[in-house]
Amino acid sequence: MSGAGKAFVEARGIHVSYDGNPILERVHMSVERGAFVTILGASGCGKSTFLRLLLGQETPQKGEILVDGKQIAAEPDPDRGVVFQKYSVFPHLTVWQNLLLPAEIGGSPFLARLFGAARRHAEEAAEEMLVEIGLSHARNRYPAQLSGGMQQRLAIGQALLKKPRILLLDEPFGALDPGIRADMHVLITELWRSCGMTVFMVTHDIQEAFKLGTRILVFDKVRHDPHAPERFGATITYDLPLDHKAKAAAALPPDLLKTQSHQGVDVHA
Ligand SMILES: Nc1ncnc2c1ncn2[C@@H]1O[C@H](COP(=O)(O)OP(=O)(O)OP(=O)(O)O)[C@@H](O)[C@H]1O
Repeated sequence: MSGAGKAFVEARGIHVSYDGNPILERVHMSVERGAFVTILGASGCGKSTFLRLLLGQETPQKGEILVDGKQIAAEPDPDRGVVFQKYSVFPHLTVWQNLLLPAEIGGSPFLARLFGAARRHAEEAAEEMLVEIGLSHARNRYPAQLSGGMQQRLAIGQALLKKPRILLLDEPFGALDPGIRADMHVLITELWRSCGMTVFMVTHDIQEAFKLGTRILVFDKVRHDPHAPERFGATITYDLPLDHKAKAAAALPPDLLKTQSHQGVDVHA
């Protein structure tokens, strides 16, 4: 398994089954702090399941996930932020209220209200984020009054306000037009660089995976039973550091793109 630098997020011998069907098996991964890891794989091979493990939303039947050498808590915590493909902001709150909410819930779990200096700090942070995600002009609008790209920018801003050390993105740009997607690539790259987070992003778009990632993980099955397709789970079959992107591209087997497009992966490369 490749991966230079000290391990920050590690998966050790992960196995996950649902209803007796293995989904992930023997998954090992060691990722350095500050990496931007893009995750590819055929539809249904367990990519979102893997993100849920990193989030602490699910626990594996076997193996463990470590962050900074410690086993992660069996529940989501502010260390880890998440953005899904479907807009995950609160529809009944304005842009501004959505951005204030993480601080309000974090600082006052029961009332979700902040007062005095704590409120001022939260407002300053929200104001900065509003500018960074380019939504200052839309601060009083509700999510339903925003475009898809704007809603996704809001979801990313909301996740980042909690200052997570690890950001998990599950096809965050999958539903966006190519032009807006390109804008989102610029935004997420800038935020990743300025916040120093470690990012894990699931995508079906190989070009996007190469463009954004410093590391690509490919999930696939290495064992197949033609009579029982559910018999084996997927594992990480390629782990490509992209410090030298051309080299990594050359390391991809020529049939990878073909295999993936056959299995339902959108190939825009
Ligand atoms: N809670 C659950 N209970 C039972 N089966 C589940 C559960 N969650 C996921 N699965 C199954 O596990 C498999 C992997 O699902 P997962 O969503 O992780 O795949 P994926 O690679 O992210 O797929 P896609 O690319 O289509 O989003 C699928 O067959 C799915 O039906």
